[in-house]
Amino acid sequence: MPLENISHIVLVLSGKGGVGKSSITTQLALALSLQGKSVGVLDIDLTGPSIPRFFGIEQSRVKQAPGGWIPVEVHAEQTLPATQHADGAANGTAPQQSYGTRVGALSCMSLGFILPNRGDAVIWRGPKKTAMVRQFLTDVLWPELDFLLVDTPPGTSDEHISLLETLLKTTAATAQLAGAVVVTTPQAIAISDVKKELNFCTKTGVRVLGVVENMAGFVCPNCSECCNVFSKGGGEVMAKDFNVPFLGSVPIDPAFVMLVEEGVRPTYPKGTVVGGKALVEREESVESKDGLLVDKYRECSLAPVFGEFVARLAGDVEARVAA
Ligand SMILES: Nc1ncnc2c1ncn2[C@@H]1O[C@H](COP(=O)(O)OP(=O)(O)OP(=O)(O)O)[C@@H](O)[C@H]1O
Ligand code: SF4
Repeated sequence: MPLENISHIVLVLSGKGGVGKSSITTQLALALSLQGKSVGVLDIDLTGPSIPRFFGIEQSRVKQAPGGWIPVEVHAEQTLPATQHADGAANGTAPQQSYGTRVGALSCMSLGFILPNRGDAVIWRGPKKTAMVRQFLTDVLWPELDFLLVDTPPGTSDEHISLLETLLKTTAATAQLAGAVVVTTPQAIAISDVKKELNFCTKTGVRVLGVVENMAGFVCPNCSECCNVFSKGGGEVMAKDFNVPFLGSVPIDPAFVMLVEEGVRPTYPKGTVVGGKALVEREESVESKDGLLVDKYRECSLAPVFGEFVARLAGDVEARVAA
């Protein structure tokens, strides 16, 4: 059973579409990988497989081996070269040097790597979706993984039922199923849908590792004022109501949108070099009035606000999985 190689399986769920499940999944995967974990991402959003785009590897294709599919490698295990931080140089002291961070391997499986054409619509009835999800769980030859993150479609559909039926069938997979990260946006209409997802977790016995509130305010890069575009605080209240951990709020980050639009892989914290792309230093970090972190940054190749939050989230999820 290919899942035997996996230590922890984490589901990323939401009752509502477009709240940022795939964004949180890919950023969480990158952050865990940066902590040296080997990570796999399984995209079971069959009608909207967007994970390849978030990783900037839309053109890739899975390879077929005798025992099943070989997932697409986002990057291999590597040791990042030493980099110089500009902070010291800017204030007249010696530049700081950061030495060789070990980055864990990251691989990915999605229907997007199998469809003949990227724009093809997937118009499948329930049984075909059920069979596809089962095949993703039984026929992908994952390498040894610390974490498999499963990005799901919104709601509680055929894909979710098939996922849990297949996972819960084997005792080993039940033990491996660490729980779910539930993503919401703050406004009431999203919350009421996401509550259904929490009820789904209760009914199916899936542990909720925590709730993430995404798009919680836009922090102005000019004046650090936080504008609560989609209301405020709904995710935290919902987590309290359901007695599950609240993992925190991620503000809207225009740099993140830009990177996804341009097909650039949003990636690691400052000063690191991945895939030959040097990431530019930030100028400073300040706390906005609402306590959301905002970075004033020069030209930058990663989404700083999003990236830093998810790096913290990765630590939090790992601690909860271990508990
Ligand atoms: N914190 C954020 N700041 C800025 N843009 C964001 C943020 N979170 C998500 N986005 C953007 O919002 C859009 C929707 O995000 P995403 O695809 O991750 O949502 P989803 O819940 O996975 O959607 P679906 O329901 O289609 O699976 C994307 O264009 C993404 O780049
Ligand atoms: S909040 Fe920021 S973006 Fe909005 S008007 Fe003020 S300075 Fe401009």
